[in-house]
Amino acid sequence: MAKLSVNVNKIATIRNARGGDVPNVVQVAKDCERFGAEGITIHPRPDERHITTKDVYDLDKVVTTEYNIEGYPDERFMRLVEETRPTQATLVPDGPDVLTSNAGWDTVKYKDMLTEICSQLAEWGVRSAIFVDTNPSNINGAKEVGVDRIELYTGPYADHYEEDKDAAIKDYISAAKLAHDLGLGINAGHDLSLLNLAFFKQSIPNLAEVSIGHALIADALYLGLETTIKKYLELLK
Ligand SMILES: CC(=O)[C@@H](O)[C@H](O)COP(=O)(O)O
Ligand SMILES: NCC(=O)COP(=O)(O)O
Repeated sequence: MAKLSVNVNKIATIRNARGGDVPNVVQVAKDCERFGAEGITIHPRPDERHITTKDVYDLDKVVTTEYNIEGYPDERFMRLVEETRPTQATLVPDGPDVLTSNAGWDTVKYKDMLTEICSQLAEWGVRSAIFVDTNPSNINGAKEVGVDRIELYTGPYADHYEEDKDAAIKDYISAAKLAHDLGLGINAGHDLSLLNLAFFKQSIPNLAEVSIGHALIADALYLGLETTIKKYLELLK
């Protein structure tokens, strides 16, 4: 069964709109776990537009499942990881100005940098993951840098799911097979939803974890957080 890690960025987005502490990100993360989430994901961006540095440390004190910190591995990010030692650090190639993550790493071009970062993470006892598209050269490159897992960038899958789900999943099936054959663990995320998750899960047999935020928090507005999490968990069985 693939684990569900709930990304709580959007909870912080709502909180920051008023500058106070409503909704409380720590409480929501604890409730996500109480409702069955098997991990909490955050992406502390440099501009702190949602998750702040303080949130990273506050969540570290309470998360009892898997704590996954995503981000571009600059000095700030690496300090956060060193000081909190999460279960997993997911390296994302986002520049500081992107609206949201919109591409995976070129693991060939950034081989030296990624190798150094992954070896540092291993030294700290933090599982490493890198965000990649389905291009086989990036999957092979991921193996070369010594990372533990890939996180498949599922934005393109989600974008094309409704028009032709078999075409949308095709490259993910081959990328996941290649990654599995290379001994890499397989995570996935970005724009996964109640609509497209079941087919993704059924098509990718070795899926270890999905991290889901945007759609899940939007669904919770209508269904409530507990019912929403249970629905996502059901699709991952
Ligand atoms: C790495 C990734 O896939 C992202 O989905 C990310 O964590 C979302 O970031 P935002 O919440 O800032 O859009
Ligand atoms: N790694 C993907 C993630 O954490 C959540 O992405 P999204 O569901 O907010 O698109």
